[in-house]
Amino acid sequence: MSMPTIKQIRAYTVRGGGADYHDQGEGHWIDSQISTPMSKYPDYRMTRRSFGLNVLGTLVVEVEASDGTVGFGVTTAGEIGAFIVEKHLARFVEGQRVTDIEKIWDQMFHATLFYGRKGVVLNTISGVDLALWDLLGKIRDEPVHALLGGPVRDELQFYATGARPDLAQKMGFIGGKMPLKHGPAEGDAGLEKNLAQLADMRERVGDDFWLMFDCWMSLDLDYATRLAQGAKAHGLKWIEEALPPDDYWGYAALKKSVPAGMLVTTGEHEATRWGFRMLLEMGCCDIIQPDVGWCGGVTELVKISALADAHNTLVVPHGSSVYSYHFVVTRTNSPFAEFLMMAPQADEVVPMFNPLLLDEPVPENGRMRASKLDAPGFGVRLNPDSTLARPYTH
Ligand SMILES: C[C@H](O)[C@H](O)CC(=O)C(=O)O
Ligand SMILES: [Mg+2]
Repeated sequence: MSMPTIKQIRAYTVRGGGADYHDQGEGHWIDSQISTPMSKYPDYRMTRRSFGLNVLGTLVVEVEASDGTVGFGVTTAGEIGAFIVEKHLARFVEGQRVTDIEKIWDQMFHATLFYGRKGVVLNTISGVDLALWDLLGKIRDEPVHALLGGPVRDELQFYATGARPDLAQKMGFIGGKMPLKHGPAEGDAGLEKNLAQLADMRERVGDDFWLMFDCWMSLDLDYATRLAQGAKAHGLKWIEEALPPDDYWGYAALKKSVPAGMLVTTGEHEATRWGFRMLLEMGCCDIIQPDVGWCGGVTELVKISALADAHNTLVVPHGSSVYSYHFVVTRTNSPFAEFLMMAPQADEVVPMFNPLLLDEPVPENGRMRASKLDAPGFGVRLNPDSTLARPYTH
């Protein structure tokens, strides 16, 4: 069989949820007061939209093969990402065979090194990479997990991220991760309030349900250590992204200073095998949390995961819906998955990338059968009701 080639790549933007899950309306829990690196400025403390968390929006990348098959991927990169795809990356994609994923990745990464390496450029490369895997799966009529070696278990288990772990427990999740509300600028009084919130949640869920704090890069080593020590009495399972992503030294110190049994996790804002190598070799954490839409896509996540395996470190990807699930189900060092509660009050399960995708599977009773992921590619479709814009062409 002659392998189809890639005829065209197209980049679109869309607003309101989707891959940019922070791009939500008023009153959503995800835009309530949450401790961030900007919380030291009172003007930017009460919501994350106030400092521009939702400025990027979603990037949708489509790749069309010579036989007419279309694959797509979505990520958080908006119009900047669309520019990079159309004006720069397209040359490495069009005309290549649909199986040339490794070569395309290598060329995209090295051609953007002079302005890339991490951040929005890697989000964009990830979006292209996800579209290529989706295309290859559709052409081979196989799910992406089969292309990655196949499932190592029959079902996925999920913890929930949101404001209401107590409700997540009733919905069957194995744990609940809450956003930390108060940061170091709010002093000891804020620290006490954080611990009181944890104590209250522990009271509601009982002893056996996992509770975690997501600190979203907002603490310093001293505060994170005191938070972890105070949280021990309330059975905190892990402290997530306590420090800014570049503070590898701080993470290494934090991992040594948290109470025995408490895990340190991080990595959702890290990218590539080289970034994760720092976290792993410096002994920064117990679980790495790459986001497959931000770390370099599936092609890079497989390498990051192999590196983590050799360091006896678990890989539990951040968010990213089906793009995570197809990976998690194929890896023994990825024992459970995250589900982000995107209902405004975190009181029901709605698809994570709502309303952008159709056929997006969701956990039922905190679980998902692997067979739910058996459709070709990533098994999802773009919702035709979404208003896509194509700001650039090439
Ligand atoms: C809840 C967190 O602040 C953030 O919005 C999501 C995240 O970091 C996570 O799911 O992990
Ligand atoms: Mg997080």
